Amino acid sequence: MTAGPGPGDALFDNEDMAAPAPETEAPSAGIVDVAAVDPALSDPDTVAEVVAPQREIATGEGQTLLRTDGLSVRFGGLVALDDVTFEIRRGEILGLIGPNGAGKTTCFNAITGVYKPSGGTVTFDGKPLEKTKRNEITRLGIARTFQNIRLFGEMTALENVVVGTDARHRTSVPGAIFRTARHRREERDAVERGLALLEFVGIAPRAVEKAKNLSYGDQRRLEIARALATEPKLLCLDEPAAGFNPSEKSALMDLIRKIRDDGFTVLLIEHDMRLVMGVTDRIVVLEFGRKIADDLPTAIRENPAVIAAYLGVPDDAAS
Ligand SMILES: Nc1ncnc2c1ncn2[C@@H]1O[C@H](COP(=O)(O)OP(=O)(O)OP(=O)(O)O)[C@@H](O)[C@H]1O
Repeated sequence: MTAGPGPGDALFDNEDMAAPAPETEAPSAGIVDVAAVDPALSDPDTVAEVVAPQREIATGEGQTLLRTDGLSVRFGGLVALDDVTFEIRRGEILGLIGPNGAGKTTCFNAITGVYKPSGGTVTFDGKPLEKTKRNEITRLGIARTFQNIRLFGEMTALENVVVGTDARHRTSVPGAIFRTARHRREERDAVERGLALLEFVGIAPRAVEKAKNLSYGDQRRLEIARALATEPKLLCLDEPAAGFNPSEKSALMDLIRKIRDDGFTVLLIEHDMRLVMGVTDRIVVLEFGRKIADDLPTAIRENPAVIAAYLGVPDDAAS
């Protein structure tokens, strides 16, 4: 969706200012012909099914998936998140925006168990998350990517994704040591699913390349594939387009829509307003840790409080 012109357009027209990471030249490990490895993966519907076996969107689209109630996070005397209440509905792409330092990443971190809230609650899929550990939150169905790419550089793209599928494995430690039939089956399934995930995000031909040798854009896609490997109900993307050029951003928007259409719910932090306006169903705006707006993209771009929040910071920070 491309929203028409309106008040505040100039604010939302800037391209992301982050500089692209330098691409390293390294000898290629070779191109993988995915259709030859697994002919089923040449069919996009099969790929989509393998990637999202649970198809959440078909069951309960529009119902509340996650809700924060009065969520607050303090760092010493600084209130980074102040009494923030919002919900994420099944099957939507929710944008979380705000000027630098507004509390977006802190909100992500409080939801995903990295920070312990100093007040308020987070309820996910009907369960309170306050006492839930980070790995358990992943198992419950929340996955995320980070502002700074965090991949295992010496491992191949496929291995990075297969590691992500481990969150779902049921084999016991003795089972893994003695390589029981169940463990071998899980390994085979994980490799098949890993390849499907790489195909889904568009980098399957690079499956055997070390992550560190992938282009910056492919590394970002690999991060998304790895997050999807945990079979999340909610995928949280923290500035996935940072450093992208306009055509890469447009391709990323297509991928985010494809992820949602495949049954995942998406929470997106992004500075690039054209991307946010073009891909989200609803937007929550933070300023100085407080929620100042929660509305449809068309209403957000005309919201005086939002426009003022962005005018209150230098232009290059309000990209
Ligand atoms: N671990 C921390 N310790 C102390 N202060 C922190 C910590 N993390 C964040 N802050 C502070 O909390 C506030 C909110 O930061 P946060 O990173 O959540 O903002 P943001 O909206 O994600 O910003 P940006 O768009 O620049 O990434 C800022 O004032 C920041 O300096």
